[in-house]
Amino acid sequence: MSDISTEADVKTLVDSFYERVQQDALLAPIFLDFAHVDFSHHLPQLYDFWSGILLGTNRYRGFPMRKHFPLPISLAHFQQWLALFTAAVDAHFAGPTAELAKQQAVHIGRVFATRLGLLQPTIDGA
Ligand code: HEM
Repeated sequence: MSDISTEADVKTLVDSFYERVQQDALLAPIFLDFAHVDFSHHLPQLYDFWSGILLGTNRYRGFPMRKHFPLPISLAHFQQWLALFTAAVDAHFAGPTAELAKQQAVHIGRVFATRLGLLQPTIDGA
């Protein structure tokens, strides 16, 4: 299995993750019934977001946290989000950048969950 190294790889990862999300009993209702996400708009945002983190590109211009404040989500949603993201990485890729993707998902998930008041802030941000 190869590592994540091209834009096509980032797209494979994001598409694979969202296929899982759309079939998930906990997460699908948030994306589909609550937020009515337009995937033709959302997926390119996510390609740019993860391409920035994993390939060092600089296209993403959003403020992702803002989109999450209104969502009716708990820690269980974050745990499931992370489980599906990790499964999507492991289904397709192995190597240092694949590991970075999983680490960053944990890190950003923790920051979002803390800002939503679902986790206690810690002094080292960990
Ligand atoms: C409980 C977990 C999560 C749920 C249910 C969730 C759900 C959503 C929803 C509904 C949107 C709005 C899409 C739209 O209306 O266009 C969104 C946007 C987004 N999410 Fe999440 N999310 C979660 C966690 C995360 C995490 C941990 C990350 C990053 C690692 C992330 C990254 C993003 C990004 C980059 C956007 C796009 C913001 C933009 O349009 O600029 N999300 N998410």
